[in-house]
Amino acid sequence: MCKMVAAYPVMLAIKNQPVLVVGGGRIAKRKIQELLENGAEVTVVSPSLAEGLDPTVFTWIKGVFDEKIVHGFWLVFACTDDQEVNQKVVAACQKGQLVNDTSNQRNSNFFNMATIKTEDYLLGISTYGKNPSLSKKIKEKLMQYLAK
Ligand SMILES: C[C@@]1(CC(=O)O)c2cc3[nH]c(cc4nc(cc5[nH]c(cc(n2)[C@H]1CCC(=O)O)[C@@](C)(CC(=O)O)[C@@H]5CCC(=O)O)C(CC(=O)O)=C4CCC(=O)O)c(CCC(=O)O)c3CC(=O)O
Ligand SMILES: NC(=O)C1=CN([C@@H]2O[C@H](COP(=O)(O)OP(=O)(O)OC[C@H]3O[C@@H](n4cnc5c(N)ncnc54)[C@H](O)[C@@H]3O)[C@@H](O)[C@H]2O)C=CC1
Repeated sequence: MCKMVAAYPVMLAIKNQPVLVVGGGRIAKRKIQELLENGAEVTVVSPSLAEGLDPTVFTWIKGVFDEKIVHGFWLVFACTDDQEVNQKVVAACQKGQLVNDTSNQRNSNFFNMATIKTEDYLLGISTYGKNPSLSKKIKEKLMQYLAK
């Protein structure tokens, strides 16, 4: 095996699949929008929603996280601004559930990539969770290059 970080890249067929997002702030909004664009069935549990989030296009459970909520969801995103709550979300997940703690990559069993999407191809950029800003920078450079 080569000396790379162990990570196996995949594309998930997310359409109509149940996804839970815990928290309704800035980062949750980014995740929710991309999930909805790809046809996921999104449930959000949060006492509040960031401006621009429309609770008529997803299920909004208005309130704080309770561990019983995670049952039945394929993907779970912990996006609150409280690390302890995010840790509880991860702990509540069972084997087979994919969970991303957006505040602590070491706590996650999958990460998002920065992506460039066109009708014909998708490019994904990852730093193995080590440097998200670098992913964003590389993406911007590639976009400039591809626009030439
Ligand atoms: C592990 C991962 C989990 C995940 O979210 O999936 C994760 C985790 C964390 N991000 C943090 C910070 C920032 N992340 C961004 C931006 C992006 N982050 C994304 C992905 C990922 N971020 C996954 C690994 C990606 C990889 O491997 O490279 C992108 C690529 C895609 C997306 O979010 O969908 C998206 C660019 C989207 C685009 O432009 O296309 C910015 C800049 C900005 O927001 O403008 C900042 C602020 C600057 C900074 O601090 O660097 C922190 C510290 C939080 C804190 O301590 O406050 C953590 C927590 C930790 O590192 O443990
Ligand atoms: N993955 C990524 O790309 C990035 C992740 N982060 C991390 O993401 C986390 C969230 O950041 P923001 O969205 O900017 O915060 P924010 O303050 O905008 O949103 C936090 C949300 O969590 C909700 N919340 C708080 N306690 C809750 C509970 N017990 N149950 C349910 N919802 C609860 C709040 O109501 C709010 O909607 C931070 O921990 C930060 O470290 C920050 C930057 C980038």
